[in-house]
Amino acid sequence: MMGECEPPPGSAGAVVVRGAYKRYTSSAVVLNGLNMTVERGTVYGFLGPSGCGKTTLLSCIVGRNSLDAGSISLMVKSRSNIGYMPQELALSKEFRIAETMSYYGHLYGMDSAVLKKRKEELYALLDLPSEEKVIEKLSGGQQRRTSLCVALLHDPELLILDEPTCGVDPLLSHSIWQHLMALSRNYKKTIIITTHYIEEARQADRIGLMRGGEILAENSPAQLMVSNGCDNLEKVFLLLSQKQAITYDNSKIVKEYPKPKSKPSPPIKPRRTISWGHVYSHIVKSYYWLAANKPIVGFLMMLPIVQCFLFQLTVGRDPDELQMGFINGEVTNWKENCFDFANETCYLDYGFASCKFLDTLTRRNVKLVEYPDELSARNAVRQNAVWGFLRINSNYTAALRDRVFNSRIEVLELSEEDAPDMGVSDVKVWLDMSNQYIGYLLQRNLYFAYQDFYRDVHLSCDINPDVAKIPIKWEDAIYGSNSPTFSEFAVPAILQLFEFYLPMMFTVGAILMEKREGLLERSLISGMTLPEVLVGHAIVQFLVLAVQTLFMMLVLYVAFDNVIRGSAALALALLALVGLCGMCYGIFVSAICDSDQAATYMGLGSFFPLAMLSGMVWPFEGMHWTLRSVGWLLPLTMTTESYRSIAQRGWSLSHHMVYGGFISSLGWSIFFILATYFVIVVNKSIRLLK
Ligand SMILES: Nc1ncnc2c1ncn2[C@@H]1O[C@H](COP(=O)(O)OP(=O)(O)OP(=O)(O)O)[C@@H](O)[C@H]1O
Repeated sequence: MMGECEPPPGSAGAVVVRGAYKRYTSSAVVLNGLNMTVERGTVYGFLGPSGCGKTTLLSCIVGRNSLDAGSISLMVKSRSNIGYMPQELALSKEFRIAETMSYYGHLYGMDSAVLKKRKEELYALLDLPSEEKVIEKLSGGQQRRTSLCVALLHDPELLILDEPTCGVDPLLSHSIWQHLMALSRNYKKTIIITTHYIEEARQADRIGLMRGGEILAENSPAQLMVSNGCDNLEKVFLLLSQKQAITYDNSKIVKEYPKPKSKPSPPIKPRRTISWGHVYSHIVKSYYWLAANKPIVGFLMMLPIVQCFLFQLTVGRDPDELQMGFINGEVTNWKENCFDFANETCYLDYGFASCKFLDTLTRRNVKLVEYPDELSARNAVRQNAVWGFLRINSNYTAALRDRVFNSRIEVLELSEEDAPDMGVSDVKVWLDMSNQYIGYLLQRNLYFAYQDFYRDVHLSCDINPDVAKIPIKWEDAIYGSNSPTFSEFAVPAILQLFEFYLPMMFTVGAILMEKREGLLERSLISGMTLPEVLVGHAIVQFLVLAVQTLFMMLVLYVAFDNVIRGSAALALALLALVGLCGMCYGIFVSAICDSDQAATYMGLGSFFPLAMLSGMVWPFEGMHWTLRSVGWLLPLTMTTESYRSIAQRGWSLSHHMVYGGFISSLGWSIFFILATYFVIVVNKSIRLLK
C-alpha cells in the first residue's frame, strides 16, 4: 500500500503529503499518518466516504488548518496561485455574477482587459446565464458553475475543486471534465477533485482512495482495477476497505499518536504585509453589498436619526399639564369667585390671597381641579385622575396676614388665645409619590409657585419682596446652564451608546454573514489575509459611521438646541474612537459566536449592563460602591465623562477627564483585538470549508 504512495520516478510532485496526522479531539483522529502525491500537470480524483477527512486534508494543503505532525510540500508558493472551489456555494447570493467576478478579479489583481477576456471564455465553457443575473435567482447547477468559474478565473497553477460536478447535468459535467483534462494536458495545471460519483473519477489521471485517515491506494484508475482484479472503481474501493478492516483486526500494534516538539510549518508561508489591492477589493465587495441591500442601508442611516429624534422628543422634557386637585376653604367655585383683585392693593387686605396663589400655580404648568372636600380629592387620587391635592384653610388670608405682619417674636410670645396661629396659613399637600419624577416635579413647582406668590404678596403690600426670598443667590453656573435639563445629562451617554453599538451591529452582521456562507474562508484561501479583511472592513465601517454620526449631530445639535462648549473636533475624535472600540467589540463577538442568534444574545446581553454600569441611566456616584469600583473600567464610562467634559465644560485634551476617555477607548479596542486573536488561535473558530 505504501509503495503506491511513493511519487512515480521522474515525476514532479505538485502536492506531496507525508506522514500527515491531525485530530480535533484526542479520540477522533482524522488524518492517521496519511501520504499523498499529486503529480504536476495531472488530474487527481480524491475519493472517500463522507466524514473521512478529505476537507480536513484540503484545508491543511491550502494552509487554513495545520497538521499535528507530518509535512506538506506544494509546488505553488502563494495562495493566489491556487484556485479553490468549496463544497458549499461560498458566494454572496445577493451579488450579480458580474459583481462576483469583479470582486475576485480585484482580489487576484487581474487587469480589467484580462478579466473581461477570461470571463467571456469561462461563461461560454460553463454555459453561464447573463452576468447581470443575481446569484440567488440562478438554479442550483448554475450557482455551482458560477462557483467553479470563480475558481478558474485567475488561471491558477493548482486547482482544488470540492465536488464541482455535484448537481450538474451529465452533459455539462462531461464538458467540465473535458475542460479540466485539457487544462492539465495543455497548460500543465494540477487539479485535485473530490467527487461522490466514483465512476466519474475514471477520467482522472490518478485516484486516491481515502478511508480511516489514510490513503488506501493511489494510482491510475486502470492500474487500480487491474491490480485489484476489479472491473469498476466501486469494487476496488470495497475490496481495499475490507482489506484495511482485516489488517486492523489482525494487527495487535496500537499506533502511537506522534507528538513532535514543534508544529509542522505551513506549506505556504503566511504573508505579513498588507496588500492595498486586497483591501481595495474588500471595499469594492462591501460597496456591492451595500448597493444590493438598499433597504438595510436605509435602515442603518435612518436608525440613528429616528433614535435621536425619539430621544429628544420623549426623554428629558418636563411633564406638563399635570393635574392637581385642591380644596379651597376660603372660596369655592374659584373660576367664578376669584381674581377680583384691583391693582395696587395689598392682597392681604382685600380678596382672597388663596386665589392669587392658585393663579400663580397654574402659571407653573399645573392643571388645577377643584374638589369640595378632602374625601373626594383623595378618591380622585385613587382613581389616578390627579397626582395629589392641596388644601387651603378657610381663614387663609387672615392667617397669612398675621404671618407677614405679626411675626415679630414678642407677638409670638403672646398668650395662646391672642397669638396668631401660623399653621393656618400653611398650604397642606398630599401627593401621589409612586412616580418619583412627577412627584418631585410637582413639589418643585409648588415651591417655585409659592415663592413667586409670596414675593408678589410682599410687593403688593409695599414690603421689600426680598424678605420673602430665600437668601441664596445662584450666580451663573461655572459649567452648564443654571437650569439644566435631563437631556443635557443624557445626550453624551446616548451618543456613546449609538457610536458603540451601531458599528458593533454592522460589524457582527457583516462578519457573521461572511463566516456563515463560507465567503470569508474562500477569500482567505484566495490570498486575502485577516488583517486585510479587517482593514477593509474598518474603512467601510468608518465611512458608514461618519454619515451616521453626521446625521446624529445634525439632529442633536442643529434640530435641537444642545450645545458643544468645547472643541467640536475633539468631541468628534472621541466619537470616532468609541466607534472603533464598538467595531473591535463586534469583531470579538463575531469570533466567538457562530450564529446570528448567539451574537444577538451577546449584543443584547451586554447592552443593558453596559448602559447601567457606565453611569448612563443614573449618575455614577449613585451606584453601589462595589459596582462603582469596577464600573469606571467599562468601555463607555470614561468616554461618556470625557465627552461631557468636552461638550459641557469645554475642557481640552490636557485635562485628565478628557484624555482618560481616549485612553480607555483605545485600551478597550486593543483588548478586544487581542482577545479576538486569542479566540482564533485557541479555538480555530474560523473553519476552512464548511
Ligand atoms: N473544526 C473541527 N472541529 C472538530 N471536528 C471537526 C472539525 N472539522 C472537521 N471535524 C470532524 O472531522 C471529521 C472529518 O471531517 P471532514 O470535513 O474533513 O470530512 P470530509 O471527508 O470532508 O466529509 P464530506 O465528504 O462529508 O465533506 C468529521 O468527523 C468532522 O466532524
